[in-house]
Amino acid sequence: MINYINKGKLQVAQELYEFINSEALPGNGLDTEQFWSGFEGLIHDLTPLNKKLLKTREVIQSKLNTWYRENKGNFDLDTYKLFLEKIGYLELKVEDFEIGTAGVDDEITLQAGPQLVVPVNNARYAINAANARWGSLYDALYGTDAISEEDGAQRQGGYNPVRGKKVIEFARNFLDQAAPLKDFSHKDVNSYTVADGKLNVSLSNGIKTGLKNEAKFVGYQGDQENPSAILLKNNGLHFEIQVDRNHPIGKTDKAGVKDVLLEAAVTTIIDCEDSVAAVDAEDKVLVYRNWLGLMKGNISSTFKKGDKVMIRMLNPDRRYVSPTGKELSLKGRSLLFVRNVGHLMTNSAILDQNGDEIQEGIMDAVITSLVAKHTLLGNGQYQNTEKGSIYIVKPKMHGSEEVAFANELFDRVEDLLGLERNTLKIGVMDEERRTTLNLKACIKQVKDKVVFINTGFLDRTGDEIHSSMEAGPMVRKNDMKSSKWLQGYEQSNVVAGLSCGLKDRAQIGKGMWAMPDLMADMLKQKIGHVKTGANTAWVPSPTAATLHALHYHEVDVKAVQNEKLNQSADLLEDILEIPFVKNLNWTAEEIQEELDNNCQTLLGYVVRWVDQGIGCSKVLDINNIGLMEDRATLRISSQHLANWLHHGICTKEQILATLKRMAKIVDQQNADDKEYRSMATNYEDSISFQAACDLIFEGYNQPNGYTEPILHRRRIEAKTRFAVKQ
Ligand SMILES: CC(=O)SCCNC(=O)CCNC(=O)[C@H](O)C(C)(C)COP(=O)(O)OP(=O)(O)OC[C@H]1O[C@@H](n2cnc3c(N)ncnc32)[C@H](O)[C@@H]1OP(=O)(O)O
Ligand SMILES: O=CC(=O)O
Ligand SMILES: [Mg+2]
Repeated sequence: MINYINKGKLQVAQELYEFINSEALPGNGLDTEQFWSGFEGLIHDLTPLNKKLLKTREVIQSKLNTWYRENKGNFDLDTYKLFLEKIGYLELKVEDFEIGTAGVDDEITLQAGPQLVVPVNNARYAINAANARWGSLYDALYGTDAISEEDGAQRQGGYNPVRGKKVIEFARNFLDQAAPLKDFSHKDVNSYTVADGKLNVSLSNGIKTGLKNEAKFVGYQGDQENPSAILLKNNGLHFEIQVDRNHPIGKTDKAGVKDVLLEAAVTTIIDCEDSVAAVDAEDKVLVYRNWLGLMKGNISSTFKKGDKVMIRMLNPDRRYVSPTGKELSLKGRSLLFVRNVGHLMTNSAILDQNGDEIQEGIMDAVITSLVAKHTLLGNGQYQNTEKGSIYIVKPKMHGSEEVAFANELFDRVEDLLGLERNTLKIGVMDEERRTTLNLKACIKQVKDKVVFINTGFLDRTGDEIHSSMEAGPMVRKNDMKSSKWLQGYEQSNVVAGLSCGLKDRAQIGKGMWAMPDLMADMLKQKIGHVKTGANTAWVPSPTAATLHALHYHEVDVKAVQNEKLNQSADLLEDILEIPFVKNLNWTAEEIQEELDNNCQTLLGYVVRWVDQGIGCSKVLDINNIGLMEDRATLRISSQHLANWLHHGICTKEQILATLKRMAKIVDQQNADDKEYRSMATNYEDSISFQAACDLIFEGYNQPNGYTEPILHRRRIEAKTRFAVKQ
């Protein structure tokens, strides 16, 4: 039972009401009564339009379904385009324009680097993410498969000097690439010293040298004769050579180098959306409270690691002496964005004048901005922004009308909170087909607020399947990655971004590396993102951020963007190529393998979401590779299964049998988790197992193939049942 407080015509869940009144509002320069009445007005003015936009989604999907059914597998592109134009799916072309966003922090306009994403409701991880602005290269290399275990370089056990040697060699190669010495290698260095504002380097053979480009030396810590850190800068990113001859690693190194510290997660997205399970006021308050702690800088987390109790807090800034002897301070924390939820869901934390649940996207916009206002007022220990902006990522918007709605919502929030126009900045996720196809029109709607566009290819793949559900059976999940539409989508996003003037003003971002344990592969592949002209790309962990930073040292994104500035490309036809299979030739084994894989990852994710409220998990696939699973990857697997079922590639009985078999495997995989509730003991009684069935068997009818409605419903059911049982 939710205890509601009546506030004007609103009913507000007591815990949210108290959080806002006693934690979020004080110090914010707002009058409590005015805030609540303004919030009520905003809700009642904007909810009808929000609902109308959702209705439009339904109408469009239904028109698509009918058209594909009537033209099954057999239509030419021109006819298809005409149809899409007629139903408003393809919007009118917009004239060229440039965005006018102002007051944007350097991390977005000047620096190119990794973007970390983290679930907001996990304080331990969220603080870690904010601190991931700086990461140890030695740790990232030593602790992952980035360095192979061949030739005695195993990771297991205590410190392995063979592995350590490989790490040091890798790091020296990095130094030679990012800050080369005149004629020599960092491998030959005996000591680093500072004199006359320059970095002096003595080599083992007695020769003295310096940096090829002396301007790369930007600061140091410690004595000039015996610096403990040398600060260098390449392609806009900083890194430190850390020297300590008494350190266990430093004393084995002839130059005394103990580590190389990289500026890594330049920006971080604090996620209230797809990596989070937040279904009611209790959950939402945790979300907003952690965001408040990050904005005020006073968040902390106490946890046990092994036998040790650890307290984690936000890191301070890093201080250096510049080459000219002045004090130099660099931010110790990532620039934070907050990802709000999209336009779809409602939440029982607030009921409107009709007794209906509030649109959750409206609630997020108001409360996350209210909270972030503290950083603008300097109310906390640290300030997130030096330019007076609040950065909000808006996901899952379909077409320019929905982006215009977000713009209006943000304007209204600014007015409510007494913020100057365009204080709220928006990151637009390009992750629905209707947004991809009309991206320029979408950007135009937020042209004075936009600070990023990003290819969320996971949601985008889910939408590709759902929007063309009736067109035919989709290619296997792995083959999606090489399909034409996806290549066209990735390319056209960069082209649109550059043509709208995002260079030096906003981020053009690429999607998530969803294999957190495969760092060697990431090092090989993710440089591709940078080479396409993206000035940021998503990573799932601080370690991945540190390693992905290497790519921005290797490739100068600004130069790539300059090269591409005037390139135009008409990729519409590629994007419109639907990835369905006309000539079916899968063997029974291949079909079963696909079902196994999808069912296993789906169950592995859903069981933790529904039973434990964990919104992002590393889940083993059938090849035992740990994959980052969130709601977007769940949208893909559930829609893929629904699509194959719809087209008779498999039967309901076959999927059910597969789910049951996979549930046993997932149960075993979680055997060590004391909180875990088995699915296979009683399939009918397991809310999680039933949620998985719903996601597939009711998948055809889910709005745009989203998983939230079912997950929320089933999680609320589980919370109710387990609260009663405990
Ligand atoms: C399609 C989309 O929308 S993608 C965006 C949504 N996805 C995300 O936000 C991914 C975020 N990543 C995560 O949640 C996690 O990395 C997972 C769930 C994938 C894996 O988590 P785990 O299995 O716990 O990872 P693992 O055991 O390898 O590492 C845990 C350590 O790494 C840290 N860590 C892992 N991921 C993160 C992160 N995103 N931010 C900060 N720290 C992190 C943890 O703090 C922990 O360190 P600690 O013990 O010092 O606190
Ligand atoms: O939000 C990211 C995605 O890939 O979806
Ligand atoms: Mg997404």
